Amino acid sequence: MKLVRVNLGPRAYDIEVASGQLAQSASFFQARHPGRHAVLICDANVRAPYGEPLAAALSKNGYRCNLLAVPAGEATKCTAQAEMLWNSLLECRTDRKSVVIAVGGGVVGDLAGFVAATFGRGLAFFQVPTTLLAQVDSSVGGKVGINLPAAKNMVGSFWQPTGVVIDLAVLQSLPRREYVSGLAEVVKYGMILDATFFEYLESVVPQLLARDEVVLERVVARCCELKAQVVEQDEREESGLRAVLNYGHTFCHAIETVSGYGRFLHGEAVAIGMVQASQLAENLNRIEQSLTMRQLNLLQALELPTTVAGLDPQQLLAAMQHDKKVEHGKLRFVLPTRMGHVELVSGVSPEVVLEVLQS
Ligand SMILES: O=C(O)C(=O)C[C@@H](O)[C@H](O)[C@H](O)COP(=O)(O)O
Repeated sequence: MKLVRVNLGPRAYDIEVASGQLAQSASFFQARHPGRHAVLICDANVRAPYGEPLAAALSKNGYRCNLLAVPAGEATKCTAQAEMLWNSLLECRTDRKSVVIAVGGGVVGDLAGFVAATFGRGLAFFQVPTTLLAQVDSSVGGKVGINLPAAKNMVGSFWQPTGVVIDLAVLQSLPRREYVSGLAEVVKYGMILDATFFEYLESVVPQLLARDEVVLERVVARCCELKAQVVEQDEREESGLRAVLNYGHTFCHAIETVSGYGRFLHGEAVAIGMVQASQLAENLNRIEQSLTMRQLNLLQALELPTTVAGLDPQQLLAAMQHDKKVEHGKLRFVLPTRMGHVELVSGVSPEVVLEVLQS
């Protein structure tokens, strides 16, 4: 078991990384939040395997417990579902001592976290991420929100969880496509922050694809540590440091938006977005071709998609205008400089971006 602390003063919290502890996590919640009413929010896919057993365990531990399920998939991160959940919380007699527990992938974590952040002006919430992507990225750091049809994650808040329970055992039954998609965010951490970690990933590709739990514990805990270090220094993405976590996401969010939030899993779009971002850096003579190739080779070895066809480059460029890093109408990109290091770059001309989108 590994414990990662996110040191944010009064909003500090623990991330527990272990295997098989999900059903016993009532004590983790009890130790960190005094309330005895829990609202579990999950998606239809995890309701039976994880939502119901966890609700039963909480009830046994003296909680009044409600279980709410939303449809699976990115399209669920929308205003209609948020409104449905606000109304359900009201019907469940949720008060300010109640706690929301998000059980599921990034969609559920972002949506449930947003609902917790806004209902009654803010409820405590825990993250119980059940996908690799949510375990290494979206459950940590407090970015919660929903999409607008034309802009990903456009309505939201910074609302830190009270704790995060990561059960590695759940990864064994994750559909292969979903699991592999999470590996894109793992590669991201090596590219942006830790060259040694990237080398390690290159050396454990077969173990990663086989979901070896020893390797996964090290990988998931390292990603959480790296993210915690960034979030501790720039919780609300004010100094620009936190923007490094957005590597590949300007392209990624445009791809997800233009393709209607259904064709690609988030991690798949991240993989393609990172390839496009490093291509942009290469075209701007900021990095050697060998760095782009190294990233491409690892992503492909991990069976991730690295190209996209059938999306209009002009539409993608237009969608990028809604990126949250845009300042005074100008795009800003997180671009690699060397392995384990990236920079936030302004003043990239739309023509150069278009070249990458057309290639
Ligand atoms: O936590 C962050 O900060 C990130 O940027 C991590 C991203 O991987 C994540 O997808 C995030 O939600 C994107 O943030 P956004 O501000 O571009 O919507």
